[in-house]
Amino acid sequence: MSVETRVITASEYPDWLRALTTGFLLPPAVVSEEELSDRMAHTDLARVRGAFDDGRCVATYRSFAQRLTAVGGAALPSNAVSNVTVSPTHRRRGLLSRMMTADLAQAKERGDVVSTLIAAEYPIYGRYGFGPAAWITQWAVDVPRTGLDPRWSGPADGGRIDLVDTTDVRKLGPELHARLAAGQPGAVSRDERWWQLNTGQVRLAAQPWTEPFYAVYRSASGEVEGLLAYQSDDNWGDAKQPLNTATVREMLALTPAAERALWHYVCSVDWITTVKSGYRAPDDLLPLLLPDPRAARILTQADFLWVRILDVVRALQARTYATPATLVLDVHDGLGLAGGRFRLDASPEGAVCVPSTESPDLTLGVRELGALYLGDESVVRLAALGLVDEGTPGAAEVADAVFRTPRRPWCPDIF
Ligand SMILES: CC(=O)SCCNC(=O)CCNC(=O)[C@H](O)C(C)(C)COP(=O)(O)OP(=O)(O)OC[C@H]1O[C@@H](n2cnc3c(N)ncnc32)[C@H](O)[C@@H]1OP(=O)(O)O
Repeated sequence: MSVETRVITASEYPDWLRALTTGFLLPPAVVSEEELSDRMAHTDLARVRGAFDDGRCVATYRSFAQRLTAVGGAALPSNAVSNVTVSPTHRRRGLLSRMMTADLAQAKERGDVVSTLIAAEYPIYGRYGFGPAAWITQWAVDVPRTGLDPRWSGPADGGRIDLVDTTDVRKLGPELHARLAAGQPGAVSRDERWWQLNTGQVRLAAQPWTEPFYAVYRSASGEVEGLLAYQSDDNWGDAKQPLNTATVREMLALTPAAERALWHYVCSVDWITTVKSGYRAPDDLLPLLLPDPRAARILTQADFLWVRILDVVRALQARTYATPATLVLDVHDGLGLAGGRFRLDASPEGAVCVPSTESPDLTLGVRELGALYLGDESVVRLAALGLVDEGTPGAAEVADAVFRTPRRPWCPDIF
């Protein structure tokens, strides 16, 4: 019997969940009827796909509506892709390709400008036109080596740090995040459900909840400008000395002052000798705010948010650019969704992008355009790798001056 890929029905959702845990190598979770109906009520089942072999679900795929912050602050309609698995019994028969191409075609038809995902492994998604657009770094800070003043007892800028509880976080978190996302290229939207799941209000059988500590930074005028969530282990070593590690689960800082204060705070908690930063932008302030930046050792450095452009004109017109320039781009798209030749008149205020028949300054794949979109990747570097072709000598350098951003993009969320 042939394997069928399609949108699932409501009655297939429990079997789909079972296949999902199998694909992610998680033990099967016992999901109550109450949890099932709650999850279904918060899932757009029309965007949940599966593959079925003789009635059994053997592959999973889900997309959902999201907004991605572009350079300049525009919130782009994005098709976020998640929960991608193919059971080991059915791998490498093209099931992912079938689900992905159907979903991307639907996203294009719906009018989404981009599609986004966090890739489990680097080699999976480039073939579908996704490019690595925002990277992350995680540091482990050896607190006693930082050179920070161990007598620190709070920010010296008139601001203050307060511990708050989950109820406060549910109240202040959404607005704080929305303000951060509006100014952070690479950030993605969070809905109410995100806050319910990530503050323990709604708990899933497969994701045990541990309450973190929460601290906020208030500016001198009393406004909350930063939120930190961290947890600690309990490690006293053989010599009865505290050797605890604080792991940052979330840090949202609207201002550099808030960010500096919250890092300083978590590096000053008694008993904490190591701070794991969580996934930050590779140019986070953390290492350089320490008197000895080498106290922050890189634990993780990897691609994180992948972007697939679905509509070149709307994507390029949605962002701002560092300097005015005109570039003709010939974009190749193996899936036939977004390719074509376009003339981009870019400026710091925005851009006009129209189909063009002029000879191209740059020829590139839609995957490379995705990697360049948030300002992180270098056109010169991609040209050196043979991934971008320069029709006009020097066009790669011009494009870098236009597309790149002073600070690197960052996606605070895993989805
Ligand atoms: C956004 C997210 O959810 S990320 C999570 C992704 N899921 C996982 O990593 C869970 C474990 N892995 C899996 O479930 C599966 O291996 C998947 C989903 C990654 C791939 O599913 P498959 O159905 O085997 O992929 P499919 O057969 O459609 O492969 C298409 C092509 O991609 C290649 N490919 C697929 N997966 C990988 C991989 N992990 N690494 C390298 N190449 C891959 C295939 O070889 C094939 O190449 P070809 O066209 O040159 O022959």
